[in-house]
Amino acid sequence: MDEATPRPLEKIRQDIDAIDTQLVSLLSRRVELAQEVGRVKGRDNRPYFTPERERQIFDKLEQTNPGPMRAKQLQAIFREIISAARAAEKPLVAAFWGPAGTYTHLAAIQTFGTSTEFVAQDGIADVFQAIEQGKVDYGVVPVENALAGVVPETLDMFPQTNVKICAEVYIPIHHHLASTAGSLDEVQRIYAFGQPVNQCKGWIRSNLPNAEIIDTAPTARAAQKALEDPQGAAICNSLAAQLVGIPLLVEHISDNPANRTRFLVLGYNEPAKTGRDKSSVMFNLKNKPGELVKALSAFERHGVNLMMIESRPAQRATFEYIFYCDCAGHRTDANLQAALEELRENALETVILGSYPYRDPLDV
Ligand SMILES: C=C(O[C@@H]1C=C(C(=O)O)C=C[C@H]1O)C(=O)O
Repeated sequence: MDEATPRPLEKIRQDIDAIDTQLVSLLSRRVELAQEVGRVKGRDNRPYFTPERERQIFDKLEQTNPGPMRAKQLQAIFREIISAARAAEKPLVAAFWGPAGTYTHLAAIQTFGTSTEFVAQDGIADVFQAIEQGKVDYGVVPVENALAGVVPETLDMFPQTNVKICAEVYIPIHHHLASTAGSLDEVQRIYAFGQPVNQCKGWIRSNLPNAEIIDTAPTARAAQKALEDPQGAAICNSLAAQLVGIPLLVEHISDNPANRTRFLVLGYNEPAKTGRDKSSVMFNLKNKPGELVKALSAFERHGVNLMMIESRPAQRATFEYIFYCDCAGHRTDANLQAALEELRENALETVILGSYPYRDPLDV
């Protein structure tokens, strides 16, 4: 078709209408098939949310996308199609660290799509408990920020519960200054907590050096406080500002625009191997020289790439530590199995927190 001479509008729109009719009938058929999958899962007692299968679908979309739609646009559409299909199989409930509008809420929507029932929890510990008590099917919590490091509240919950990790998701962190004030000169107070303040400290120093910082967590609550204070401002994301109904006075105030946070999806699934997986492990050691080196050399000996290691006090005030590590591979991979077996021989206790599809931190 000659691009310079398009057909009459009515004709083109007739074609679009015909495609929409086909799309609706194909989508309905797709949801029916998901319901059939759901009956198999119900019979065999298998999980309804299968991130490994979703990853296969997204990989295929990327390979077969003929354009002109961008990969991200196609992904967003399919995230919602899958969300609707999953809800038709079985309505799922996911908890997140609330209130509505937190980055964790964004991560939950990104993972499950909007055809999911979300319940806000007051704290990270509440998310773990809601899962353990069977009040929700899944939960979403932050685990590490690219600039500020780990979220200790999350790691510290693993020894206290038996909740497992079934997926990870990265969310870009775009901080804005939300305020009802007409200009920056009017802002006397900033409502925000440690991490966002840290991530915007260069901007605050240059633009609001005299503002008082009032520790308010999480960001969605800070937005609410700022709404109630005509001389106040909050550091928050655009979803929180939109939900609270507060305007953005200055957009994008993060010192590093590439900042992002990794979130964990918690539940009791054990996703099958995809070939590009990650596993999280927690262990503790005898307090003797060389124990950590010995423990970690198991990974090296079996060619397992260690992606993250973090230690946390073992909540007993005895200066003993629990180590958390993320490594490449699935718990069923032979080399990871061998490394974990060796780790078990050296460690006092070793717990696999989960194997789940690996996500590229830069692909957000
Ligand atoms: C249909 C399934 O269940 C859910 C829905 C999916 C879909 O709509 O394609 C994919 C994975 C699951 O989260 C499945 O596991 O195949």
